[in-house]
Amino acid sequence: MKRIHVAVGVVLNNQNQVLLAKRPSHLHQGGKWEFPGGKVESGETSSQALIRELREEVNLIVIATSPLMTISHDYPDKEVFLDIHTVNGFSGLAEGLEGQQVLWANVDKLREYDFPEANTPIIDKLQSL
Ligand SMILES: Nc1nc2c([nH]c(=O)n2[C@H]2C[C@H](O)[C@@H](COP(=O)(O)OP(=O)(O)OP(=O)(O)O)O2)c(=O)[nH]1
Ligand SMILES: [Mg+2]
Repeated sequence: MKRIHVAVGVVLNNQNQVLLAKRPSHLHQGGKWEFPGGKVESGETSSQALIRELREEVNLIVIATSPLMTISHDYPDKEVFLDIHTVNGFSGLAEGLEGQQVLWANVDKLREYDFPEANTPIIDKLQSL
């Protein structure tokens, strides 16, 4: 199986909240909460992909990022490589431009949301910071 390279943004605001978006139910891992992001296209760096995806999906202009972690995860039907960056500078008001629900979740309440299995180490890390 070909591993899919995904740029993922952990967008943090100044109230220690992180931006979540609901994956449309028809997609892979649909109905779960995700950190916004998407596939890195050919000819694109992961940071270019992150900037593009956050603009397209949640209407945010990314200003400052720092690498958080990478995760390789094998779902039964898909293999992903998540390249995760913290976004600590952005402008705009988050909204779901693709009709998806978005919300700001308190970092210490993240266990209350249903995430794709690959995301568990991200939640662990955010709660240990
Ligand atoms: N964006 C995002 N994707 C995640 C997370 N966790 C996780 O396992 N994934 C997986 C689910 C998908 O298999 C893959 C993302 O691919 P995608 O199909 O949403 O990519 P995309 O936004 O470019 O969508 P598309 O228009 O190309 O279909 O990564 C996460 O927190 N955020
Ligand atoms: Mg996406």
